[in-house]
Amino acid sequence: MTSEDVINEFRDANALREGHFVLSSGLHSPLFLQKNLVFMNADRCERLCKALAEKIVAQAGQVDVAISPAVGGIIPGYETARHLKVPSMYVERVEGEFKLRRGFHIEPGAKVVMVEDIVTTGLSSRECIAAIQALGGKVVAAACIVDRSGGKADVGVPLISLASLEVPAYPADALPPELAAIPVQDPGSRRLSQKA
Ligand SMILES: O=P(O)(O)OC[C@H]1O[C@H](OP(=O)(O)OP(=O)(O)O)[C@H](O)[C@@H]1O
Ligand SMILES: O=C(O)c1cc(=O)[nH]c(=O)[nH]1
Ligand SMILES: [Mg+2]
Repeated sequence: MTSEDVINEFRDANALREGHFVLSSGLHSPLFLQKNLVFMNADRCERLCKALAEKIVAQAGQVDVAISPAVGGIIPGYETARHLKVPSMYVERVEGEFKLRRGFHIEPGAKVVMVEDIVTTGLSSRECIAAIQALGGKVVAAACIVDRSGGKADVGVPLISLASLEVPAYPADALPPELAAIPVQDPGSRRLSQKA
């Protein structure tokens, strides 16, 4: 599956949103990939995650478990794990920090692939990987459906992306005037407790 095929899945799901968005990292962007509109369709989700699982096996070999950061990573993490034929778990934010809850347990030394939906700066991936490593998991690779950094994000382990593209993103104090003129939306979950 090419990057263009992946972006076409987002386009067909009406998930390529234009406007003014504040991202998880705090950067601002004129484009948001509303991945939930993609993953809500089981056939579309299966096509993408099956292809991602094949890429993971080809580049990182077999793993023991897939672990994702909530919320966005849960569905693609589960579906990718299904094709890898391994269990799927997720970490979730508790007062801002990723924690493994809900009875999930990492076997010491387990080979883990960290599965994200979207990578922009890699911050959430690094936070998720650090949480897994602190619990004794060996993160052999990270994987994502779309890498918006065009390969520039460094998550500290090899990053396997199904699609790579470069999307502009700006610090809050360096917005282009045409972006500053549009009301801002904050669609993610990182700052959720602070949102109305
Ligand atoms: O590479 P980064 O700069 O960290 O950005 C990507 C992250 O942003 C989104 O999560 P978000 O925190 O917005 O919440 P969500 O998972 O609930 O969508 C997305 O799911 C990734 O986890
Ligand atoms: O960086 C993000 O927070 C982000 C970007 C994007 O396009 N989609 C998304 O869900 N999160
Ligand atoms: Mg996320």
